[in-house]
Amino acid sequence: MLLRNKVKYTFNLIRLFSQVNQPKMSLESAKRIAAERAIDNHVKDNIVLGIGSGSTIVYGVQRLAERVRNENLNIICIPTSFQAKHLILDNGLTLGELDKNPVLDVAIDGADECDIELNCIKGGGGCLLQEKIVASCAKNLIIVADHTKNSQYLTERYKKIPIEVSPIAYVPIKTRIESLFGGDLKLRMGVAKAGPCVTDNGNFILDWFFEGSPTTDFDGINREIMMIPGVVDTGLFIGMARKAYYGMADGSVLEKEV
Ligand SMILES: O=C[C@H](O)[C@H](O)[C@H](O)COP(=O)(O)O
Repeated sequence: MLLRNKVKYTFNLIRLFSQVNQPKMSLESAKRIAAERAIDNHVKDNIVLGIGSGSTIVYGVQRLAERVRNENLNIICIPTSFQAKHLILDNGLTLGELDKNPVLDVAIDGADECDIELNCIKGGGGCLLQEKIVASCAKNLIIVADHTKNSQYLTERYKKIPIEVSPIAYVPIKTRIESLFGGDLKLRMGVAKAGPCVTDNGNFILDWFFEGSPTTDFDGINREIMMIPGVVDTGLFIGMARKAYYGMADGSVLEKEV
């Protein structure tokens, strides 16, 4: 009996030790595996592909460039931002434009948060307008992200909604949204630049902060905000994404589909 207890104790110690020492994947690696899996699953020869913006898509573009070289694929890439355009060019990929390629087979993009129905908050990096236009032209929008973006509902973890606005209207829009829906809208300021952050489209970003969550009806609130003159677009991507790939801490990729 005593021996059996000793064996059990040693076994538990070994198990505990191996758990403690199990390598946890970094967030960067989690982004990489998600983006690579999406590129592997959705990129085929002769397609028009939307290239999203942010840090996660960088890994996807690297993987795409590798596949294009190795498999001699013909892929036309449509950018969603200045960043995406230069990612495409720097990786030797074919740059397309919506004027020539208004219908995309698929767009792959990151997200700041994604709920169980794959509604997303985007625009943390200020690129929401072109991202939404490109996504709306794609037959399929695929989200790539690390596991921290995988939420039950929007604003569960990401506590702001970016809104792109015409510069002349930012004060009336801020006042209007605060009085209609509450919360606090802050003009996003530039980093290493005096004054506000100016988007790729020459607009400003208002970041809408709130206590808890502003609504449970994000579709409805999105429609109402879009009706305010001067609002160019919001970071709410409702009913647009079909599939998400999340890089998990244990090195696996969680695939979610709606
Ligand atoms: O404005 C930025 C975009 O919406 C990005 O796709 C989003 O912020 C996610 O970026 P990341 O891949 O860096 O988390």
